[in-house]
Amino acid sequence: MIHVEHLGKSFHDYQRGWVEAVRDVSFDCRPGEIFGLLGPNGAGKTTTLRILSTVLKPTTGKAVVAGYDVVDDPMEVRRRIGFMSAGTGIYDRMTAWELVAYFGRLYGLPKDRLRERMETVFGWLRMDDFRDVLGSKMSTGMKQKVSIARTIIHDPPVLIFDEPTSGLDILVQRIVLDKILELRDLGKTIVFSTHSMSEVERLCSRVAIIYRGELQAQGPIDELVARHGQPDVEELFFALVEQADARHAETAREALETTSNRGTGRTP
Ligand SMILES: Nc1ncnc2c1ncn2[C@@H]1O[C@H](COP(=O)(O)OP(=O)(O)OP(=O)(O)O)[C@@H](O)[C@H]1O
Repeated sequence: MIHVEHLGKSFHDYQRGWVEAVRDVSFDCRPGEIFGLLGPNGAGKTTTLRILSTVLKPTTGKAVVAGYDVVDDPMEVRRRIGFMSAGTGIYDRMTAWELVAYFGRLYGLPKDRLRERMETVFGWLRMDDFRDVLGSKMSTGMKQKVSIARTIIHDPPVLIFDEPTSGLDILVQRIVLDKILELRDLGKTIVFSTHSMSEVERLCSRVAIIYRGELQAQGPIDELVARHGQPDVEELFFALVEQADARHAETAREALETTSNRGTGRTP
């Protein structure tokens, strides 16, 4: 349902020059599965998920979502996905009900179907008691539920969650994670990014550890931990980060040596 092949994305930044945010990333995610992208700040998670949701175009490689290529058929992809990120906006002057209905209409749901979906989604997320609360008056937890509601209102088969629990207290985190698990049980294809080891352990059947824009390892959690001889995901994560940093330092050292040898005319 999601197929990612050698995906790469570079940005030009005036301070840093070319930044390779994502390099040679490949993975698959099937219906009824939660695939986790685990990585620290700046690892390339958001960039990868933005490409899958057609917000960004890849520089190299390809991604196919729900049978459509993200570059060739972005509109078809958009119809079949729900994308939720930290920036998924709540409008101050709209009530919970108005905002979710607005997105339902944007997705082209006919009136009857929209009404039916609204009732289902509001009931499922237990949002009925704040249907009429304005965005400006909502708590963080209410806002997060509204964000989920607007992400799933059109009942898409593919869901992309970019750090959906960031900034939430543990009670709301638990509600969000439980709902994501229920969506998986409904057969949705779910890609999910996080910094949190416990979240991947709880949610994901397979995980990819991403760091410095590259997948350092991927597979079922138990298998990965065993393959790398580590006791748990946390230790595995630190070991992979350390190895990647060591490789990076070595490459930088070699590049420096080559440059200084060129300067002196010596061959390495
Ligand atoms: N529009 C942009 N222009 C320049 N550089 C960018 C842009 N977007 C992302 N980057 C850079 O790409 C790299 C990966 O960023 P990305 O946001 O994908 O990481 P992330 O894993 O989602 O991090 P976080 O957990 O902090 O959200 C970072 O070095 C970031 O500064």
